[in-house]
Amino acid sequence: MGLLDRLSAALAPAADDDQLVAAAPAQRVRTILRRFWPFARPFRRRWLLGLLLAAALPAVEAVEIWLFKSVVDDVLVPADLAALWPLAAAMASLALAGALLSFGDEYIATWVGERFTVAVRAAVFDHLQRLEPDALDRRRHGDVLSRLSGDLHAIETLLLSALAEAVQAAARLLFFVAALFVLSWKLALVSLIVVPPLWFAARHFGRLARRAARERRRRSGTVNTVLEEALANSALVQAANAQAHEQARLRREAEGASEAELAGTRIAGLFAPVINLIELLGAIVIIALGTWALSSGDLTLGGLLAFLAYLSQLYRPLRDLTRLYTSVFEATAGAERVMELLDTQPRVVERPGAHDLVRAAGRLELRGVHFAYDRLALADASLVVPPGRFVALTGASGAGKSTVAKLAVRFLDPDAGTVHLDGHDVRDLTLQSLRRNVALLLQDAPLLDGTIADNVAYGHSDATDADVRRALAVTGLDLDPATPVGQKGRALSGGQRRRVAMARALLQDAPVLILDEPTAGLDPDAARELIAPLRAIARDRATLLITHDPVLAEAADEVIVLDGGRVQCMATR
Ligand SMILES: Nc1ncnc2c1ncn2[C@@H]1O[C@H](COP(=O)(O)OP(=O)(O)OP(=O)(O)O)[C@@H](O)[C@H]1O
Repeated sequence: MGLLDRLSAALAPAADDDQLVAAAPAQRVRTILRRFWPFARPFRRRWLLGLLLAAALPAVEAVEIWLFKSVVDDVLVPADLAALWPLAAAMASLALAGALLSFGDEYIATWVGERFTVAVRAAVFDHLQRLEPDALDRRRHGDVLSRLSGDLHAIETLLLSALAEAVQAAARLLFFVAALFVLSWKLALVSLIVVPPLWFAARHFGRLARRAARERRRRSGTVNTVLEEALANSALVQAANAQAHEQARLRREAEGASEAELAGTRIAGLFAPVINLIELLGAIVIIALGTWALSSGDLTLGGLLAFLAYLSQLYRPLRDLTRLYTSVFEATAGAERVMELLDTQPRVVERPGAHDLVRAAGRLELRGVHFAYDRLALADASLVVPPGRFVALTGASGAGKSTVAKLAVRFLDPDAGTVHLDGHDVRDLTLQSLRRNVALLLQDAPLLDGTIADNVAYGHSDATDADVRRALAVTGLDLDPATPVGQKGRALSGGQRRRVAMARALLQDAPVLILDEPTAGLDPDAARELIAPLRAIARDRATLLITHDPVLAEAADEVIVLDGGRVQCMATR
């Protein structure tokens, strides 16, 4: 193994055998810029102004150094105090101009950066909301949150601050190199000897820095994943006495994240002195040659001092490269993770020109439907729920009942066969109109943190207090609508939660209603108590009741039995 390879191995972040969150595919910086440019485009004028201000700052600095040369040659060397005043006035004006420029540059960059972040975050969130619930459930939510926060922030840094720094470095290079050539073109040429070693060092460290940055971003996702999973399932964790296990998982991931952070610091920490050393060697050569130029009268003392000042300022962007590298690679790694989210294509999409069905009569039909996840869920399933009928769908666990519900509201599309609403293939309807006409009461009746009234009116912002009370009265819930339900409705009992969800379905007033296991997890008495409100909300609509419970199925007009994804029998009363 060569010295460089051994150095690279020592600096690299530690390997992670158990990747809780996989790394996103690597992307070229150009691809990333092209992908995110549309979000910055609306602010391009301000952004350009910010870049101009950033580029103007080195011009001010170049003049400041030139004035310093005049102070040495015209004030200090001849000891002429009178010559100082005009120079002092010019220096003060320049300092003021510099302060204004750097304030303007910083403020505009932040302004554009904040707006850019809002736009990207909104677009990613919009995209995520188009993904079917199953696709979202396959992702670790903690990692998704970390992509929407830290990773987005890193891209903002790339597009804005890092670019401003790069423009400033380029402007500084231009102005200062020009000044060097004006002062002494021979010395200016000699000072270029540092370029090849600097370039080599930057390339090598850059590659290492990029790898460390990708690992850092990925690790931030794994830490959030462990936190989110443990907090969201705190009851399970405590009931299973698994606190120590979760603590160990968090510690392992947090240590992995800090190790990745340290790897980044090791690389940046070693890069900075290497750059300083190369610069120092360059400066020593220049001082030696400059002394000779001074003695031969080619350069004044002020000229030599100014030359060295320009040179050290010129090296500044190179020193800043460490920071620039870190932010560029951090951003690239963040952008890769955000792009991976944006590239996840929804499987359920609305057809162009889809029909907006205002109000269906309410006939739901499955015709020869096949559907498989990674295993078969439905095979040649056909069934009809006519308007006004109350149909129960029963069958053993895993028979495919919930899959029927997901197909009816297009959380999934069939692999073969069709689902129809009022004779329309549901794929020909807009998603909005389909879900307006088919209300789905989910199995665990999830609620959002807020009051009972907030939950009943969720999705129906025009509902009045009276509407909410009426809907709650039908379900027989005897709690004040202003009662808070807690996170996920956990401050209510299972039966109360289901009544709130029923009231919401009632308010939606859809012609088709699908109830997925409305009594699951309730004791027999609580389940029985729900039969009357269920019948009340099923009245005058096509209702598909998915249930294991034979007593509940008894209440239906018709019972369909599913077995292993196939319709086994239908019984009509
Ligand atoms: N998101 C998923 N990914 C992979 N397989 C799934 C998924 N959801 C369901 N399945 C599988 O598809 C089959 C049908 O599941 P489905 O949820 O429709 O059954 P079910 O009859 O509603 O069961 P239960 O009564 O237990 O809720 C099962 O074998 C299940 O394991």
